[in-house]
Amino acid sequence: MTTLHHLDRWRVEHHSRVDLRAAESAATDLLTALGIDLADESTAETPRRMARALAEMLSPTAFEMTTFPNAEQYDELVLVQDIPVQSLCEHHVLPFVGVAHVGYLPGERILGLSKLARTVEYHARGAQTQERLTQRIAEHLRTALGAHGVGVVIEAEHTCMSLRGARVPGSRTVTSALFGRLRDDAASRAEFLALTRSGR
Ligand SMILES: Nc1nc2c(ncn2[C@@H]2O[C@H](COP(=O)(O)OP(=O)(O)OP(=O)(O)O)[C@@H](O)[C@H]2O)c(=O)[nH]1
Ligand SMILES: [Zn+2]
Repeated sequence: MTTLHHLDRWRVEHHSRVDLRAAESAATDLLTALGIDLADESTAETPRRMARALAEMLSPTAFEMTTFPNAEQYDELVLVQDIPVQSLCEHHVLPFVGVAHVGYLPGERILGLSKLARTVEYHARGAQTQERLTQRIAEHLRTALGAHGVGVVIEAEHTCMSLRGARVPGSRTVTSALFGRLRDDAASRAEFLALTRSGR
């Protein structure tokens, strides 16, 4: 649980660093410097909206990691596919958007299914690399669950790469983080990765 608390503290500290007033003032400067006219009724409030919209995308929502006893000793893979992911890349602060496939091999306890999606959403709120996001989700589940294995695959399109720069719309970046038997046992690993292959 130490690591989980560490992650939660990191998020709380990060959130408390959001200064909306300073962000709005900086947004005014940035938009003006970029030549966007803030004088008319339609754009007068844009710096405030921009600051709040970005703050919203950087602010995670806390939740309970509800678990239940694994009474039937279910020992096969539990996997939720195609969980939507929306985050911001830390290099350009532009969105990357895609899906996560998150699974685990239960030990003593099973997790409320929605909590896999909530864990993804919780960590996606922030500016980061896709690699780190993938590892954070897996590490959070590993420490919270005591599972025999945890696996996370994320497939996402980075708008910094598709809408500008290299301009490669449709390209998908795939990252994975595996722990325990899903990493070390060849058959479990192969089953997990086969079930996370989107086929697109
Ligand atoms: N590894 C990794 N790189 C990322 C991620 N998101 C964005 N990047 C990359 O961060 C790099 C930043 O490179 P720079 O050369 O400093 O920035 P740039 O001049 O805007 O680069 P271009 O995007 O190639 O135009 C780019 O190659 C991005 O594609 C991510 O989640 N993981
Ligand atoms: Zn980027």
